Amino acid sequence: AIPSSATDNYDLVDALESHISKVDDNQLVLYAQMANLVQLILPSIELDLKEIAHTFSKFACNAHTICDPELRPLGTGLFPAISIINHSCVPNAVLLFEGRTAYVRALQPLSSNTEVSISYIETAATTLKRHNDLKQYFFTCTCPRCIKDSEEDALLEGYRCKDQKCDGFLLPDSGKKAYTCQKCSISRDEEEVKKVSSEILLLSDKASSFLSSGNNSEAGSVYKTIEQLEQKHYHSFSTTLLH
Ligand SMILES: C[S@@+](CC[C@H](N)C(=O)[O-])C[C@H]1O[C@@H](n2cnc3c(N)ncnc32)[C@H](O)[C@@H]1O
Repeated sequence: AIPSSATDNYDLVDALESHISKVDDNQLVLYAQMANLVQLILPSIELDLKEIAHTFSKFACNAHTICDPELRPLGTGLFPAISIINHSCVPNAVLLFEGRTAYVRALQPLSSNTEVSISYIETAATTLKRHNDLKQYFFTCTCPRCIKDSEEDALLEGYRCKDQKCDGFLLPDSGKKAYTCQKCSISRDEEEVKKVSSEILLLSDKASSFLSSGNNSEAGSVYKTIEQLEQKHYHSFSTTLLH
């Protein structure tokens, strides 16, 4: 049912998943500090700090980014009735905003027994990147796009040929668990390609956290390492698009 009172909203938020047992220690410390801040702002009310920390954890996996009509982010909002909607990388609905009001709009005709899904993340990304972006929600997506073979990923990634002099790009060869150059037929092992991609993602996370904590020189040196890896790993067309 659509909530119509503050108590309805409270009950819905109370029932939301917090994933608190899976939250790492650094994040728990942050939630505890934020809960203390709430107590400092509201000294006259005796608050349950543990409950507030749980609420912040609920916020992380249930809130949505509020966007303007051009999809520029304006802020974050918790819409408990919308938080019941699960994610898919091939969603059948989208979340839209008009001012402070959120709308779920179907992308195709939906029958009454079809589960409504939206995407929590940017969908125009490879499976690896999408799974990395979904980490804060503590589940592994098994939507049709995530379980099918990686031809789309190869096109989105644009891996380069192992031979640095060849300007071919790689296509997945699922039979051989490899990627093969469409120009010279040299193959790269699938595992090795995925390992380098994961390493680049990890380094990108590291560089962003250096940047957000003001460590610009450390961030700069990590970005240099990323650039070198990307030049070896991706086709020049893709690296031009990445920067
Ligand atoms: C915004 S809530 C969605 C509603 C949630 N399923 C519930 O019952 O409260 C987000 C959480 O739902 C779960 N979830 C969302 N989409 C999922 C999916 N495609 N597969 C598995 N779990 C999913 C994850 O636990 C995620 O942290």
